[in-house]
Amino acid sequence: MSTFEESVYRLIVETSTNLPADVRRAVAAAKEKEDSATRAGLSLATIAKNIEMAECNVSPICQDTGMPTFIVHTPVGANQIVMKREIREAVARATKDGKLRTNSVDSLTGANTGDNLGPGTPVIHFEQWERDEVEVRLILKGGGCENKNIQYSLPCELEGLGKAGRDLDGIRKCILHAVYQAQGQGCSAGFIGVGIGGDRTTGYELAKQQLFRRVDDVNPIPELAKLEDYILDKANQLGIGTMGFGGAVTLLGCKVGVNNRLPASFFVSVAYNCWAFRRQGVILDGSTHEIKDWVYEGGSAVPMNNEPADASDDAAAPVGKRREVVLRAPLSEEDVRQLRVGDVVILNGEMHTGRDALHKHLMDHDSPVDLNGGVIYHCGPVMLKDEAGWHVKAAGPTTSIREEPYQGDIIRKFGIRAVIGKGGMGAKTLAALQEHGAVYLNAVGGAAQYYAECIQNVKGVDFMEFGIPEAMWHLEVEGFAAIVTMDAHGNSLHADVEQDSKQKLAQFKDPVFA
Ligand SMILES: O=C(O)C[C@H](O)C(=O)O
Ligand code: SF4
Repeated sequence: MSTFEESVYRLIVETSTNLPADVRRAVAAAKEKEDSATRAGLSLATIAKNIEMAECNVSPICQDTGMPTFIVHTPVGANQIVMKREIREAVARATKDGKLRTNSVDSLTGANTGDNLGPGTPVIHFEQWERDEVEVRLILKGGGCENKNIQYSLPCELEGLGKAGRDLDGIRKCILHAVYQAQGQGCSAGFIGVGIGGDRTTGYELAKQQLFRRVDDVNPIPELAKLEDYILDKANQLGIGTMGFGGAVTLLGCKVGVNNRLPASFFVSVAYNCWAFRRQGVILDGSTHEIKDWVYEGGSAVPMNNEPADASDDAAAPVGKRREVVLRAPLSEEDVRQLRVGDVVILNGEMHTGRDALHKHLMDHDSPVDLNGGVIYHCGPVMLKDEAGWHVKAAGPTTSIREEPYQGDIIRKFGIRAVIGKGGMGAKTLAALQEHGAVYLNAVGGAAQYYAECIQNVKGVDFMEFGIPEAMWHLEVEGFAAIVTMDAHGNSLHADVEQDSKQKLAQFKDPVFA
């Protein structure tokens, strides 16, 4: 293997497993701001613990290792064809080693290529510069937060905020709205990159470029520096909080860039990144391609100040504030009817993973295993196989709302009693929970190492033809903690937080940057 490929491989491993110092500081500061007894505080403690576990295990911080996107700067004359080939080889190797999830799926057939290589994946951009070194930057942005990106075309009318015109104040409204519409589904607290101007394509590119800025830098354009500070302050007054659980911290960073536009177009493009903000870069010697330096300060020197993140620990769960219920699957109707929004459930026993492909399949097929009283976990894990069998390398929840068209019917058809995921579900599922007697449990998004450790045994797998993330894994868990956010009595924390944050958003209707 060439030195270039080895250096890129090291970059991928570092990016996937060790959050850089600026991101860690932002998460640690958020944790300081939240009362550790609240749902948000508990989740931030879990996130902090997960960050340290990922570093220690040299395993993915989040199971969704995203769309690997490389930005490469080369001296004039460097052979970009060879570099591209070697980047692809490094990606395939990191996938084989369980540092990246198999994330490249044929859009028409659903087939997973198994090595993260395929048309359009990974994304590699080259740029020449008049320096001797090579710089390779990488961002691993997951699908859940990518789904919460949003592009506005000004002028427009925004829910809660009214008319947004073609000026700085209209831009201000779009950005606040972007944070509001993401709720907790992009694993808040998040970071946003904003692109003002350009066309539909370059607007998003500009937004993503902003994500490469350091969390603590200051925008060189004074109006934009003011806008960034304003957004950071006001977005944190929306009350969405970590994972959409409500709370004081919703946004950890806001970076805004501007490009020219066509007279007829005025786009504001927002790239939403989850707290698992994985980006790093290396500066390579121009001739040997050895790593000379890292672009972002490494995370290892920034401890995450962990107190116990275990929800079953009494110190983290003051008596009278939160009820904790230990349950063993399969669950009875009585088990789940006693649960209320806000309860912490510590689950033991068997659960089955299922996401998009499985839900679609189960609508008109039987299940290969008995799901009566069962627990479905919206999760696409990172798995590795050796002589002893399959091992879970990372296994946090995925965004549940994608299963909204199916979930209610599947609950009734198979007698499911608990659905675990993140970000919450809608009215159809809520009605099925009430009618059938089932609950929705919100796990902490991105906490892939934390949950992987709860998995004692991989009992089996079905539908491997769907690919590793979409297969139905049968897992034996012990001490799997999640919060009831939708109960069998018609209550939904997600609906409440959304309603409350919509009212708060309306406070920012009046012009600020007139
Ligand atoms: O694909 C996943 O595992 C998670 C995804 O990034 C999500 O946030 O829903
Ligand atoms: S699960 Fe959450 S933390 Fe992981 S990539 Fe998706 S949005 Fe990010």
